[in-house]
Amino acid sequence: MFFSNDPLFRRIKRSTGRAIGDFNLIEEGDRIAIGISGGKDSYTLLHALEALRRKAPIRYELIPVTIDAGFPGFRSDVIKGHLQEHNLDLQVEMTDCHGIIEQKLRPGTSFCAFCARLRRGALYSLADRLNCNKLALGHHLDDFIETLLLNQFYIGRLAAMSPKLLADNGRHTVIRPMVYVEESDISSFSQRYELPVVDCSCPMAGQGDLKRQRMKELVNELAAENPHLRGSILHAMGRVEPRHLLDRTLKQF
Ligand SMILES: Nc1ncnc2c1ncn2[C@@H]1O[C@H](COP(=O)(O)OP(=O)(O)OP(=O)(O)O)[C@@H](O)[C@H]1O
Repeated sequence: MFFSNDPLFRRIKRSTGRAIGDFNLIEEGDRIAIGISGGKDSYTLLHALEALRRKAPIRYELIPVTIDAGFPGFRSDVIKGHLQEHNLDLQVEMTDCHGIIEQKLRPGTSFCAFCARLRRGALYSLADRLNCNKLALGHHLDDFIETLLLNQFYIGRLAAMSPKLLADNGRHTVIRPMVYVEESDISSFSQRYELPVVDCSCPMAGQGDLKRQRMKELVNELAAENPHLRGSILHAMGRVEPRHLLDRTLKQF
């Protein structure tokens, strides 16, 4: 791989490897479907996992998969072309998430959240069909931190995401190996190697989630004052002290 000696890529790879070890994300014989949206995060995850796989002392398989949600203009061919350049194959699954959203989206429900749920369902079914026991997603440290803050500020619960979670269907384990990787490193990597980012081509593309965007700005602002901020929040997520909280199911008062 032409970027394998780049210190930035090595840092991303090292952080990914550390998370794999800390949370026991990958085991001998795993068949791991890896969700490739065409965004910077999942491309970076794929390159990091593939580089680690080649040197790993255990054997596992990576199966890159893309859900085409059916929005006209989605360039799965661009994603496929990029993977081919790296000798990787891509399974593209055509779905009608678009049609289902048009029919079933109720007023007040977020378009993007509904679409994400449908895509996730399609990813699970595809992983099933491909006999994969795990599904890897491209969430990174900033996604974890933003989700933690969103849940506290707007939902009223203390939760982020798990780096390893058995899906509700009980069959797949979802893994998020980039939990230690900062988004800024992913952005720099994506720009430096001109990864061919494609958007989902939906009517909401580029508008994003405003509340999440606000959390991102807040974290950036505070991190400018305190460079250890992200590391501190990461530590906090791994060091829960129920004695100093109010949860009556965790502690008798
Ligand atoms: N259409 C899709 N096909 C396959 N996997 C997907 C798809 N959409 C999302 N995913 C997976 O879910 C993860 C989180 O999705 P989300 O929509 O939040 O994208 P994101 O955080 O912007 O990441 P990316 O930069 O990879 O698009 C992605 O990183 C990817 O692994």
